[in-house]
Amino acid sequence: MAAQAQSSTRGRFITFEGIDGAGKSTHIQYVADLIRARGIELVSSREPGGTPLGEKLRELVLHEPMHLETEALLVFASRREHIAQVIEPALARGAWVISDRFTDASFAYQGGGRGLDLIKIDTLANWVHPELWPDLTILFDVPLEVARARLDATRQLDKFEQEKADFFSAARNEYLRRAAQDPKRFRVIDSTQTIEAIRVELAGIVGALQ
Ligand SMILES: Nc1ncnc2c1ncn2[C@@H]1O[C@H](COP(=O)(O)OP(=O)(O)OP(=O)(O)O)[C@@H](O)[C@H]1O
Ligand SMILES: Cc1cn([C@H]2C[C@H](O)[C@@H](COP(=O)(O)O)O2)c(=O)[nH]c1=O
Repeated sequence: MAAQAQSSTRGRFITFEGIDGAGKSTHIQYVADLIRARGIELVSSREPGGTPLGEKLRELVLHEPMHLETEALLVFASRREHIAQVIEPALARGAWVISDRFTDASFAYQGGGRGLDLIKIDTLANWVHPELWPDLTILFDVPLEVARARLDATRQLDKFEQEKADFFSAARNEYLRRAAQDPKRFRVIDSTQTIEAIRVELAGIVGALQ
């Protein structure tokens, strides 16, 4: 009975994914506002990061050269802390969580981009969050050239953003492969559209999530 009461009030877990420059962060505040307007508590966070320790790990992962398996272990270490400190407590009290990236990014970047065996990433995911997967993953999909032009126009590039086209092509393909495998969880947005057109699509997607 107690377990039933808890599951009926559990929050929803939404993740935003896409290659760097796809435009996902641009829309997080908009989606957060849509959810809050429904009277729902909303926690907005990111990976790697989302906790004080996770943000320290983020600095290392984004700026220090390292072995690809070290990189994979660090993003999952950050994730473990994020789940324990932020995601699980929020979902358990009925809040909804938006995370700017989660484990699909590890498949796309460490798996697709760097070529780490996907079985190793699967093993880490099953260890770190055997029961937890997003209720909804919004994948912002964009050709590499468009993403690159958006990044070049705006900022100093971190370690990942300096990677070559092949890296992002493989990361994008891995994202699309995962989306095709799990169409119930993923919604793929054509992120070459205008910001306004994407918002219309997002409102429909998020409005349908109960
Ligand atoms: N649909 C769009 N049309 C034109 N420009 C856009 C669009 N979406 C985002 N941008 C611009 O592209 C740049 C990158 O967007 P944003 O930071 O949201 O990307 P991101 O996917 O979150 O990248 P990263 O993962 O590297 O943080 C920003 O300057 C943003 O204003
Ligand atoms: C969660 C996660 C992230 N990454 C990479 C992907 C991005 O290049 C950066 C995060 O930067 P953003 O501007 O906040 O998107 O980290 C990764 O390689 N593996 C992961 O699991």
